[in-house]
Amino acid sequence: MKNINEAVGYLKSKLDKQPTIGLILGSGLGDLAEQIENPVMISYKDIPHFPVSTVEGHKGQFVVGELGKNIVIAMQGRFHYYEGYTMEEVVMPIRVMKKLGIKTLIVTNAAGSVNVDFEPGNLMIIEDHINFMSNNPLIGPNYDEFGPRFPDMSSAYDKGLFQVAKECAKDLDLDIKEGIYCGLTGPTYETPAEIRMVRTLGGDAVGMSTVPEVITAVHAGIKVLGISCITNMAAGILDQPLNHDEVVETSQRVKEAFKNLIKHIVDKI
Ligand SMILES: O=P(O)(O)O[C@@H]1C[C@H](O)[C@@H](CO)O1
Ligand SMILES: Nc1nc2[nH]cnc2c(=O)[nH]1
Repeated sequence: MKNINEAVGYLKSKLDKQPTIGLILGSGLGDLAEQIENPVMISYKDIPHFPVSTVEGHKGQFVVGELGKNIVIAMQGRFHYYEGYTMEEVVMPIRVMKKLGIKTLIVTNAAGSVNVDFEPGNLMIIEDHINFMSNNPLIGPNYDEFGPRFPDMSSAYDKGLFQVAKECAKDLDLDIKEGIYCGLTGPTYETPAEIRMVRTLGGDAVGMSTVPEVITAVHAGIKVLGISCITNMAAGILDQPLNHDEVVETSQRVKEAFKNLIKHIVDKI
């Protein structure tokens, strides 16, 4: 907790406004922060005890400012378990943002589609997730100040926010999808056999993030909305290899629509 408090103290010394909404921007989605007005940028490397982003498509800074009538704190770059960080390090930003005052967290990510009715460029509102990471950020001593030892996860993705996202997508004439996000550790993309397994388990999309952050946010009583950018068909669906360049390129292609959707959603929160 000492590290979290020192990081929070540093950030509070740099901020003159309290954010109420957190925004995690996934691979290639960092530009969604461009629409934040009067932004204050704080590089992760300047924050005591904070990890740094090491993945292409992840800038590595907080952007704090106005988005409509709300003060938001956006993560331009997140941390992934596959980078070699512990689960506690991966989710440190959630606990820091909680102590800065956020009540709502919008988590975005780039994901591969397991559902053959989806296609690259689709946005998917996350109904629920499957934690297939064989780990959990809450393992170890419980942080009682954040939440209970055994948190309820029966509505991890807030139903009200889910509806707001659906309505905003409709208003924007966006063909948005809904589905189950299955989080795996990565950094490998899946084998075709693993994708058939995920489909059998009921997953619609696969990713390498989001699950640890959402578990930690739910534990801390933060309302969560998750939106995936479907950047590719998962392994074995198309007869072609997968690569990160395609992921970032697809995210970039849909960023304007995604930015517009996020702005509309934030205006309604
Ligand atoms: O940070 P996200 O989950 O958006 O990024 C996904 C998962 C991997 O980091 C990367 C693989 O291309 O995209
Ligand atoms: N695990 C996983 N994460 C992704 N992120 C973007 N595409 C993919 C994918 O196909 N699999």
